[in-house]
Amino acid sequence: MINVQNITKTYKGKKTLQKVSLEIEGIYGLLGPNGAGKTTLMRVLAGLISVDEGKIIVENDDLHSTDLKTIRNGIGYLPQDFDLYPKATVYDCLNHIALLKGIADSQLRKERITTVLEQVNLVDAKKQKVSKLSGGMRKRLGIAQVFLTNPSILIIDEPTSGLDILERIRFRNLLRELSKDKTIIISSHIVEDVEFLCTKLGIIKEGSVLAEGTPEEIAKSSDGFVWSIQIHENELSETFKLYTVIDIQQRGFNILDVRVLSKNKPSNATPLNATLIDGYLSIINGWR
Ligand SMILES: Nc1ncnc2c1ncn2[C@@H]1O[C@H](COP(=O)(O)OP(=O)(O)OP(=O)(O)O)[C@@H](O)[C@H]1O
Repeated sequence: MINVQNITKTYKGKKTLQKVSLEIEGIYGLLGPNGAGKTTLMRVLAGLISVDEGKIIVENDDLHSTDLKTIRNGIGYLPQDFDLYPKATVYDCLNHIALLKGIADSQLRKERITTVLEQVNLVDAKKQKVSKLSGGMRKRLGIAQVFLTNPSILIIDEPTSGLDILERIRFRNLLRELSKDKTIIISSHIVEDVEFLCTKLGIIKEGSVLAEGTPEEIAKSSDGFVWSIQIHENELSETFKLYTVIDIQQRGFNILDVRVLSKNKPSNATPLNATLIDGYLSIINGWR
């Protein structure tokens, strides 16, 4: 469990994080629109930037601390854009990073590299040049280098950005497998990713936490706000003005079924069951 208490961070007079408090456990997803403060919060959690106020208490099996330096050593952080050595092979790249991370003993280094290559399913690619890897393989190599020191907490910023659909699914499955004995924190604005992966979510907007709960609890935030309406396609732009449009399906010639969010029941609307994306948008709209 990572207990984040009243964290405030200011950049150039602007409060990027405002009294952020979270109880992080399991596979935790930070969800929020662009510029919400997700990356800043992850950098704070990884011990990379200082805060103006507040504290972080880490209570894991092998890490009990409020000291940022101790926390930093027990945490693996994978930023959204990370640079690896493009001309090196996968193995040499990991070997070099292991040295930088202080694994001086060559036998131990070899063992750790073999283990992490197996964990992320890159054994067959160990002789490939980093520059020749696909986006998904690069992400897996990113995780592998973080795992060299076997951290109990893993922080990954936008884990699936830039990946095609198959790579996204593969990478999500990998994270799920790896999460068995670790706390994993991911940030995303792709609701589908966190829905699949996360046991708990924090919704953040303009530096403030708007809600925290399981995906089911977040989905429930839109109970009573989700509707299906049938419209003529000429009415579409008006519908966009009146409601938050979630989905559009062609029903017949010129006729559309539209899934919308609205606090009040639109005329001739049928209520629908709430999903995570409905709940997320209701919270972002400030309705809950
Ligand atoms: N080093 C910095 N100096 C000044 N302002 C910063 C700095 N880092 C972040 N910010 C500002 O803080 C706000 C939050 O940025 P942050 O990158 O944390 O958001 P985010 O939720 O991760 O967004 P995205 O989803 O687009 O990556 C933005 O307005 C950004 O411009």
